[in-house]
Amino acid sequence: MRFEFRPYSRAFNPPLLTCHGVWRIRRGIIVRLSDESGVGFGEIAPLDWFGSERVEDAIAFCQSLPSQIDRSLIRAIPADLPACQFGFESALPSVSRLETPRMSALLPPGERACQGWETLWQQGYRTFKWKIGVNAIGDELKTLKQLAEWLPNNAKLRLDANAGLTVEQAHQWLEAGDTYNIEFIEQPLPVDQFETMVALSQQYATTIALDESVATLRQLQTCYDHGWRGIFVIKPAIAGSPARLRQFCQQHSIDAVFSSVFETAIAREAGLNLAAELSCGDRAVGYGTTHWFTDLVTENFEELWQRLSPC
Ligand SMILES: O=C(O)CCC(=O)c1ccccc1C(=O)O
Ligand SMILES: [Mg+2]
Repeated sequence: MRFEFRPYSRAFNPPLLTCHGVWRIRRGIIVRLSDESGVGFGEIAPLDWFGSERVEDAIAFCQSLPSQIDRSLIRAIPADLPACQFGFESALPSVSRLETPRMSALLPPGERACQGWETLWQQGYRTFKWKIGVNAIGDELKTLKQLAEWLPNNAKLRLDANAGLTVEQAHQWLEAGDTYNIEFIEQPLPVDQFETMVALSQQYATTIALDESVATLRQLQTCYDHGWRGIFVIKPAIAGSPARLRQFCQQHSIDAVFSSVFETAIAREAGLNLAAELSCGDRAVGYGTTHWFTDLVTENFEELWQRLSPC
């Protein structure tokens, strides 16, 4: 196969606020594989603050490859380049999507969530996610109360702490979760506090979802082996090989929430295909994120490719 790649960079509009600070630019790489039977596009969208490779590592890897590659090379991409494993493997021909799963929309940060949900509701979203641990906890708990009052009864609300809470704050949020019937709280504590999250998960009705702790397939496997039976957030674009992810999900029945990493339409389609195939139960997938960008929003892969330049 002929292999080509083009890096991209797109601005968040507005910038994304998490407890780690502001994220302004999403960088990634589009991969193009072609042979006499056709063309396939894949996308490498690393998330280094989640423990995947950095975009620079992925670019260096792409630069190290010859312009003709084969499947055995793709199968041999090492586990420490999980976003590359995903990007190359999903550029290979495959059967496509069953049905688009229901999606959760990511709300604007802070108090702006209280207005922001309405447009998203009108667009058809019924599940919403709000980032916490960004501002003072007292203010955020007040905003949660308002949000919970204003959201229609058939809406679901999930919270994402991005590993930014203290144990004491985690208790406060889980208590609030029980009060306001929150669908789940994502990654309350840092990755090294697995046992504490297991203990917390047994003390409250509100379910805990691991996200940063299960970023790659290797971590997912480890947390499963150590007995985690809450929710697993799966971000296909950084989890690693889709074939190996498929194998894991088919072997173990886990409560999975598939989720975006702010990728373009290319990795999004591959991720949604996996979500449609592997999601079980009624968890909305976390792909309601396209409203965060005005750059590179096309669904046409060839057109997206044409807009980029080789590096
Ligand atoms: O999962 C969702 O609903 C939206 C996507 C999301 O929150 C996210 C997107 C990129 C990087 C990290 C995260 C996260 O879940 O922490
Ligand atoms: Mg998360």
